[in-house]
Amino acid sequence: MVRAWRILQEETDDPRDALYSNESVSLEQLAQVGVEYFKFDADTFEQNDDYLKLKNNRGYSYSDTISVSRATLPDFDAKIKSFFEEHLHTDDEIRFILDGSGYFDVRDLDGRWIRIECVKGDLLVLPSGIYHRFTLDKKDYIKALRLFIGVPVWTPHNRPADSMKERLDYVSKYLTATTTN
Ligand SMILES: CSCCC(=O)C(=O)O
Ligand SMILES: [Fe+2]
Repeated sequence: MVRAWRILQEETDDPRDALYSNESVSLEQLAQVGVEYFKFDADTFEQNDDYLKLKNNRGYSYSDTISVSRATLPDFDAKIKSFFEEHLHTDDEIRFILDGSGYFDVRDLDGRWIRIECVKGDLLVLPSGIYHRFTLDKKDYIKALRLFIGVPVWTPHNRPADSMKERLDYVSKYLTATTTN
């Protein structure tokens, strides 16, 4: 089970601090902000029918791997800094963790941070338009498969990007969903 919690206090000098809180966040709460979570065996996923079905049904036609560590990622310091700047994308951000671990932080609909701890075997889908950021943890290493529909666009749009179409679409989709139930 993926672990997620609300960040109650952000004061820290090191983004890799866990910032644990006892306000845990469930998969249902993640779904309410449009974040999807799946689990697959990271050593056998390429032969896993459920994984292949997900990939085919969603048209995840592109994949590559990214290995985030000082030794393996060119321009490490700049990349780490930009991953941790709050931003959104015009497409879903889909990551399947092959090794290592790290934190994806997403803003909930009230603007509060939710921290999602990702470890080997976790597949996370962040919807287009959601404000988010990423940091390594103190193990300083994560390796992930990056999936994409079609030709990948990795461009981050740093906050504020409130008038972008994808942001407006995201807000209307998920705010409506929570206020009409
Ligand atoms: C776990 S993948 C590393 C981070 C990343 O690719 C991103 O934030 O776009
Ligand atoms: Fe991103």
